[in-house]
Amino acid sequence: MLINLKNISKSYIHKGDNIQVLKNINLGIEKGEKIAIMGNNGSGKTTLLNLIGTIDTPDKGEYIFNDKKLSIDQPLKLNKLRRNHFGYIPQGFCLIRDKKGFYNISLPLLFRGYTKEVIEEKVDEISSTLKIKHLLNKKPDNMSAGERQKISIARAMITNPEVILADEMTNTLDKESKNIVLGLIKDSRELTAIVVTHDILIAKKCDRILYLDDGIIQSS
Ligand SMILES: Nc1ncnc2c1ncn2[C@@H]1O[C@H](COP(=O)(O)OP(=O)(O)OP(=O)(O)O)[C@@H](O)[C@H]1O
Repeated sequence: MLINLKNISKSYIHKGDNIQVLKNINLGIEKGEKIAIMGNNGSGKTTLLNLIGTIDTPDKGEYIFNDKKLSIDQPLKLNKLRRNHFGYIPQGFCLIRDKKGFYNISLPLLFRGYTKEVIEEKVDEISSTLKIKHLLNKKPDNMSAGERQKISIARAMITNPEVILADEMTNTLDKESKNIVLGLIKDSRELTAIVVTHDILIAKKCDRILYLDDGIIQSS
């Protein structure tokens, strides 16, 4: 099993109240599995995705990745894991506004110290696949929401990650772009994908659908 969450709980303090967002989550995900997470607004989907991606840490429980228990109190180790294994497509894209598409997409490779030539080659490859070459010289403010979404997807995919975590990545995409992105995910047998979505058609293309209801997984 690649990802194994055991009795994971998470709460936030809001205006003095303790809001329990995830309640004793037990979840195992095999390498190569494609999982959809569905549920009402506020049911905890993004929180769960962030915990899996180690962007956030649980209050309670164990996270075992590739048979190793994660030390959630060691941020540097978590950073390394995140950088080496995960590609994250966040809700709201999180692009650098004053940098062009090319720079935004190449950022994870710059962090890894790749050469200019390799970066150019990889950006060219992913932008051809996603049909976004015309966006490489544009800044995010001059792009549509769907175009920004595709830059964010390219940035997450460019490292060829082991796990892709996607938070409503298709809601701004046209039909053709949705099919390209889903094809990219489905065609890779090795890639583990966890996709938060409100779109049942997207969810049905995954191997398994998890329904979150008020912080509890109802079915898997
Ligand atoms: N940093 C935070 N501080 C306080 N409360 C938070 C924080 N992040 C999330 N929450 C609360 O946790 C609950 C779950 O939020 P989450 O974003 O995980 O839901 P979601 O299922 O992804 O919702 P949506 O479908 O609207 O994206 C919500 O009630 C939200 O207000």
